[in-house]
Amino acid sequence: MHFMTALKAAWQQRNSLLCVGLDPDPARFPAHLQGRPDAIFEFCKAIVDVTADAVCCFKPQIAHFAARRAEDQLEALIEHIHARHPGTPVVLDAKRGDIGSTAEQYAVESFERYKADAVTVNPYMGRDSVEPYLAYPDKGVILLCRTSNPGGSDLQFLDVGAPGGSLKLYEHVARLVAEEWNAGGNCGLVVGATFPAEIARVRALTGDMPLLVPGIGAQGGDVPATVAAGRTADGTGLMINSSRAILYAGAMSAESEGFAAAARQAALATRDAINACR
Ligand SMILES: O=c1ccn([C@@H]2O[C@H](COP(=O)(O)O)[C@@H](O)[C@H]2O)c(=O)[nH]1
Repeated sequence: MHFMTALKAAWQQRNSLLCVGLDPDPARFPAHLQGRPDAIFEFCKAIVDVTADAVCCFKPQIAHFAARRAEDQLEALIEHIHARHPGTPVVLDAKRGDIGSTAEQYAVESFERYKADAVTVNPYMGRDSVEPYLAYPDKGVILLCRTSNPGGSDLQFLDVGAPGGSLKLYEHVARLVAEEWNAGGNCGLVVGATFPAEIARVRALTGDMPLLVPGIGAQGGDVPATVAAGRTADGTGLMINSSRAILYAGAMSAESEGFAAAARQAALATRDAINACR
């Protein structure tokens, strides 16, 4: 199924704009998983199984797996999501960016090895560095635009307008993607919840393009301001990500099942807080 079709269906059927981010940190795992060789898979699987009915997508962050030589557990996790929670899109957060011949390999990695439904890509190297991902017509390509971190302003806020005009780099990226790179209708943009005014600007420049919005929860982004700035006319258009605030909501609990129940409660509360503003 096309990523956009699956995402739209998930928005409607789950009545949720919440994306649960899967950023496993073994140091924060409950006691019964400590030291197990499959701990990353088991932790993430438990989170997925208790939150799937409350999300529009999942977003595994590849560095959290690769840093611990757990790529096999990432493969198994995505396979599990597809098998047990069909219709739940998986956005692989890889933020790749390289020349075309290397990008082709990254696209194979994302879509054929990991079988992700969408991948995050850095647009800094330009169109030919993104085309290998766009060549997969059913897959989503989500480009960094206005990232949630403070240092994002170092480049993304540079004025790239013509003399006398004013256009910031992130606005140029939004316009370029919406008007030129999205010919296949499979692009989205990353815009941080920590910058609601820029979410509104990106929404104005891109119509109904899906926006992946990290930055609520642990990074302190404002949920009502995010939803007001980014929702489309039908009250969708957003994948609002929260990772640590949900994954480790029960971090103090050493009980076997406590961490998953706490994560579910945090996910439901976040979904409901978002829905209250739609
Ligand atoms: O601009 C960006 C782009 C990506 N991220 C990623 O989202 C999650 C956020 O985690 P939290 O624990 O909810 O803060 C993480 O995987 C980042 O790599 C982002 O934060 N900002």
